[in-house]
Amino acid sequence: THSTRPQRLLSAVQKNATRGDPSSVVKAIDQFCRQKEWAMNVGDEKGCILDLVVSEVNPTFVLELGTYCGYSTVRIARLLPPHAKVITLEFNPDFAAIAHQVIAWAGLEDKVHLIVGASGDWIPKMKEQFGLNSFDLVFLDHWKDRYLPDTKLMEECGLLRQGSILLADNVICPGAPDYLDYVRRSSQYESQYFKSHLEYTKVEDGLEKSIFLG
Ligand SMILES: O=C(NCCNC(=O)c1cc(-c2ccc(F)cc2)cc(O)c1O)c1cc(O)ncn1
Ligand SMILES: [Mg+2]
Repeated sequence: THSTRPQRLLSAVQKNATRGDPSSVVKAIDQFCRQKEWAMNVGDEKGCILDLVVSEVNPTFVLELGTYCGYSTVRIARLLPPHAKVITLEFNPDFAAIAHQVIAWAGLEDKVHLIVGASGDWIPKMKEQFGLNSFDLVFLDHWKDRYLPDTKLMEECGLLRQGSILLADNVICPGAPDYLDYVRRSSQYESQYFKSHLEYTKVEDGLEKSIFLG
């Protein structure tokens, strides 16, 4: 009869946010994580940087790796133009079940396609499954040791086009050193670090934005 942290986060959304109002969902989660329990959402500080990048790219197709409770999914989808889509991949079915309900509470179901499965299995199937050529924006926020292999896999599957943007969370904490080294050294990427803090803390963390040059 013990609830999980994602379940308690969802309850806080249903209690404090207005159905169909994505910004109130974002606010309710940040309030819960600051006042009640820390959770590994990208958070409000790094979330503002994410908002800036999404608004600048104005993407038609977004891939999010690592949904967790759907906080960044809602942050991204609330900024998208009509007919634009976020495809979000979550390996953990319990996280996905909560995320589905958070996204529904925000009223963003039509803009979001939530898949439960492993990124390594699903990335090669993206084109045929969704009839798309490439992603305009990829938000990496899943297992940190999957950032590099999945980026290489996206390249191999032709899912990145000239100008596609990769935005990676947690490149300092917990850290993704091999990924960081790769995008910063590779002549195929133009990379930029946005210094910030680990969600809801004073610990350093940041986002790495990398433009695929093709
Ligand atoms: O944990 C799964 N995914 C989350 C990936 N994200 C993270 O691990 C993550 C962690 C942290 C973090 C930072 C400091 C600290 F002390 C503890 C955790 C912060 C973040 O912002 C993240 O994004 C997972 C489970 C599972 O069973 N299957 C598939 N995935
Ligand atoms: Mg993260």
